[in-house]
Amino acid sequence: MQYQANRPSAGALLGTSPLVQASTDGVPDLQAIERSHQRSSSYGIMRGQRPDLDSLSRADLAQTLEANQTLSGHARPVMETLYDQIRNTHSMVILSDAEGTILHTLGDSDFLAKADRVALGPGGRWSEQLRGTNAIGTALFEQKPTTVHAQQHYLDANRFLTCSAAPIFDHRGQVLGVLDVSGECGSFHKHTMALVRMSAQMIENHLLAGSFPDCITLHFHSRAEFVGTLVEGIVSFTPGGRFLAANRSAQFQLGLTLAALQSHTFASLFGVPLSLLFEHHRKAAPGLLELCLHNGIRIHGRAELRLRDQHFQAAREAVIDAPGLLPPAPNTTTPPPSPPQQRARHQRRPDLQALDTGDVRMSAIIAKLRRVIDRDIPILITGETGTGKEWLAQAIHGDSARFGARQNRAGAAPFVAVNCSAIPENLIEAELFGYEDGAFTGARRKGALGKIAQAHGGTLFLDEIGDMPLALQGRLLRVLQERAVTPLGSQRVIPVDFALVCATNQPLREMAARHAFREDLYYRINGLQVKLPALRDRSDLPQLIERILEDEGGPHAPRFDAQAQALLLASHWPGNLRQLANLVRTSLAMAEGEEAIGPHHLPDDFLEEAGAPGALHDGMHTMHAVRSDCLSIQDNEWAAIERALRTHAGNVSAAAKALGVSRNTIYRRLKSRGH
Ligand SMILES: Nc1ncnc2c1ncn2[C@@H]1O[C@H](COP(=O)(O)OP(=O)(O)OP(=O)(O)O)[C@@H](O)[C@H]1O
Repeated sequence: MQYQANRPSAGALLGTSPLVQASTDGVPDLQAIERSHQRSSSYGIMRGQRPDLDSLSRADLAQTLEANQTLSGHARPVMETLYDQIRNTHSMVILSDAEGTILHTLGDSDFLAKADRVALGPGGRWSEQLRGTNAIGTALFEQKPTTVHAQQHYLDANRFLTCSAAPIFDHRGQVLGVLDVSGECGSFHKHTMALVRMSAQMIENHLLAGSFPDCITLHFHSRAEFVGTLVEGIVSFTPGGRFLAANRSAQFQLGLTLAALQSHTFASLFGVPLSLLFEHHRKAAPGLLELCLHNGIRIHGRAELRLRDQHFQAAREAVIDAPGLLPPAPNTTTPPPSPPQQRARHQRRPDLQALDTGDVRMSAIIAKLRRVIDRDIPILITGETGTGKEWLAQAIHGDSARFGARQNRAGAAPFVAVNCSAIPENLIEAELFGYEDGAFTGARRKGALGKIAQAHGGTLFLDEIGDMPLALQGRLLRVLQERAVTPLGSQRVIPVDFALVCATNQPLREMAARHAFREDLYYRINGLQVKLPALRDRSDLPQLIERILEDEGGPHAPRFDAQAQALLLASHWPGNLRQLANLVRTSLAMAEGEEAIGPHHLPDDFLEEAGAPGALHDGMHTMHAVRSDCLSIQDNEWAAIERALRTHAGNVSAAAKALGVSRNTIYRRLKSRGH
């Protein structure tokens, strides 16, 4: 290929690393060519024969284009960029489908005319069976990038060509098509293959990004400057943290094949809970996240959350937090990695010490918990929504000797959170107890390890335990008594050992009295009960605000000015810590670049909640007026919910978001008020 003297390198053109260039030369693989020649001969093709110039009919071509719309949509912009690099070099860029049928071409007009003589145009069929050795057909057969130069073509008629082709794979590892640059053989250039490979990779990355409408994606690399470039690793997970797909760079960096990755979760790959990504993503100005791979390599990453609204809350609350693996997928050849040795720097998994911010009630709770931790005493946490029950559960886990002991040997012990109200009733049994291969027909036929088994060696956190269906309460009780679990559809008994922490904001004892909750289970999970105080009753609000500001914005984050602080201190906080944390994050975002956070940076909902349009100007007065109101706490909470629902035209998701509470909380309140 006649590259211009000042033609930039392949790496420079595509913003990639020199490492990639070094590994991608265009030297033909002579053994592969030899194998292909033998196959061509076995197909009965004669070297001197006239090539089969039969292209697809117009109708068939239209149908083929239709069937390959997604591939074409992602490939065409990349083809244009690639063509810009090879323009005026008597060459063309070609996209074929997985059968070797040409879908699109872009090229220099003089060469396009020549190419047409051998049907190297849309509708032309270039499988090895029809054309003998050629870059498109042979790349498809070999499933790897292939250069076929001049005499290496099987048919004499094609020997005026030099062609470099790279297969394009989807996220399941299936070949979707081939990207190829073909030119006159005198124009051969060894960098062409590097360009083609990188362009194919770019198409694969675009395809991966568009494959799942509802997923969490981590873009990562061991060098921060490569995040966002073609060489970044891309790995996607379901909203619950199960592995979905990875590009080739991610497979390489993680050291795992696609088959091996199927049995992983975000937590098992990166050793930290998926909730870390949510927390990080919601920061006012999230930088790159730092994580550690199982092999000790530190990586930098950026999270992209593409979640359908209704999944967002459930995903945050029912995240698979276990670093444990799902059962291995068939054909898994690579052994699973050992858990990470180091944890992420930005990780904010709390410990009990961190939760002791000066409130007397909290200090007393923490002192009690320290006495029972790691003594096989189940802990029941109660408290209003958003008071930090899950955070406390994580802190208990963080402090437990199990955690420390395991961490020294093989990395962190699992913390498995199950939100009993977020999982549909018909799925909760399978989620908790697991199921055997063939226990179900349909999409999830392969067996899965239940959450209980995943928690082995760590902590099982059953959130909203009051919502567990009665029928399952008996099974759970048996597991707790027998310390063993039997997956659905199985005779196998799996011994389990975990610390149990449950949480609820429902009156379990009262429910047990009216047989809405099993009494024997109530006593089984209630080794020590602690009740988290509502935020409005805590005396450490200023310290909490300070902590969240630092957590979210770092030590130099702007602080609330006196007026804003007064508004915060006067609030009733119906959404408790969750609402406070959300408000701090939003205010930080609003005040970005400013020295202090003023009342005008506070969210409208919060000011409205204060109960008056004049809240902004006369906030303290209004808030105190509301505070001295004789409404009960529940009525205040209900009033806030009503207001938020009104403001958001009855949209429960939007109202929940504004209040910083879960949708379930709003639904529960609506139900309790007979709506
Ligand atoms: N001690 C804390 N310091 C700072 N922020 C906290 C603390 N505890 C909780 N939060 C914030 O509040 C949010 C809600 O906490 P958490 O999920 O633990 O509450 P919860 O009581 O379990 O709520 P629900 O009953 O709705 O499940 C957390 O995501 C975090 O942002």
